[in-house]
Amino acid sequence: MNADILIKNGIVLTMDENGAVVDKGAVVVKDSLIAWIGPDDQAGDIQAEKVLDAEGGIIMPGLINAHTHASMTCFRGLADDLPLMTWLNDHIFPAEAKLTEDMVYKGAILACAEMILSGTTSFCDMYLFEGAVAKAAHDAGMRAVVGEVLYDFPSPNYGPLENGFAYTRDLLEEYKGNDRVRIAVEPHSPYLCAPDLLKKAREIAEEWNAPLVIHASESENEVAQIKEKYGCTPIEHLAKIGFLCPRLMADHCVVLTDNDISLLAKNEVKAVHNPESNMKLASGIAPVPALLEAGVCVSLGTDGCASNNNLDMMAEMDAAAKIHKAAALDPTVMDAKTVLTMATQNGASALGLDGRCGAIEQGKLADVIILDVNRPHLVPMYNPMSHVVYSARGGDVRHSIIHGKLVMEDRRVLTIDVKQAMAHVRELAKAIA
Ligand SMILES: CSC[C@H]1O[C@@H](n2cnc3c(O)ncnc32)[C@H](O)[C@@H]1O
Ligand SMILES: [Zn+2]
Repeated sequence: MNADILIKNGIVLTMDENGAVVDKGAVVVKDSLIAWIGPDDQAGDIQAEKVLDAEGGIIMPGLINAHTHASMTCFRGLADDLPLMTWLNDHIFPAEAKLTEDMVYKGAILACAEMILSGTTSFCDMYLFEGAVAKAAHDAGMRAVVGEVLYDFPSPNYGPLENGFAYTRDLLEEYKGNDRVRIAVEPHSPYLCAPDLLKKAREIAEEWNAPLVIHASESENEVAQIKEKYGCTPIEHLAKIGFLCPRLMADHCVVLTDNDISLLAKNEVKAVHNPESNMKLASGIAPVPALLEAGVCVSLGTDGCASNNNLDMMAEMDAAAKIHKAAALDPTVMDAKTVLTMATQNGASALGLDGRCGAIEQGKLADVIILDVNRPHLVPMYNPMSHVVYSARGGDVRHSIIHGKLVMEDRRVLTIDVKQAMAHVRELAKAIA
């Protein structure tokens, strides 16, 4: 077989339905797809333009960051140690009022560098000037679902709301058929979006077969505001107006009743868990074990850099695995396999890539990362799956392949000038401060 990339001499964590692990394995990439996976000693007659020796490391699907605001790298560390509503209304929204398209592009490029360097191959983004994020993801060689935020007040990008819908439609048109970057429809939250906005957003998503994204039930304060306005919980409110559906990604889902969980399950909504942001903003602990038990697809995201303060999905997995054990006083909840499934397969389902990526299987999109395990904090290794969740760090990712293309080799990002990306954001920060 003639291939583009042959990865050999690794432990392949497939993350397929059976959780198969190939101990001395190889993976072959041709065009944008995984062409073959199997034992190393059967890969002998495969010719490839590029051969990567994993040196006993872990070969696994790239991580999927299912909720972030990439360009908020510009605001990393700007307003720490505050609750959600104070953080947003008194610090983040005023800072974002001065955003420009150039800032958003530069912030997103730095975010792409940070994500690639820590093993993320796909992300779902909500922000302003989202055309710039789409371009950054495209230029960085990443896979992404991106959408312009919609809310009732005038936006620093498009002004009044009608223009927001038009901006979203233009992006949908521009990226139609793009094989890595997909456009979503993204109203901010039930507390910043009136029912009419939400209904229209849902209609556009249906018309374009696009993902729909919203922040929902993130804090007690949000629940109180919605109860006062509509007499029910945010999830019940979204159900009543017909917003809940399988294409919906509901970010956070921290404060939920049993009825909310049933509604999310019944409507096949994809919940996105952001444990580090929820801890930092003291929003609470999402009832993820109960959501999973009810059959809800739960994926994992970092949220933006101002509420985390990084985009490292390895750290996010570690946090997700531990926080629920502490909350439940039960070390068996959220085991490593569950968490890794959330960061791979479930992320793929959430982003509308169900069955196409999130696992290493023949015919799936070739989004693959290789971890170096020849590092003191990774020795010895009894169980590769729990090693990835509890012991590995973003900095252990050595190579990354997205859509069949090598985007990082030996920790050198091939698609981004990382020094320049850092310099640009340092320069922006002077003006922001
Ligand atoms: C304008 S795009 C998204 C909008 O949301 C803000 N944001 C970032 N993180 C959160 C969060 O956890 N809950 C609510 N809103 C958030 C971000 O700063 C942008 O303004
Ligand atoms: Zn968010």
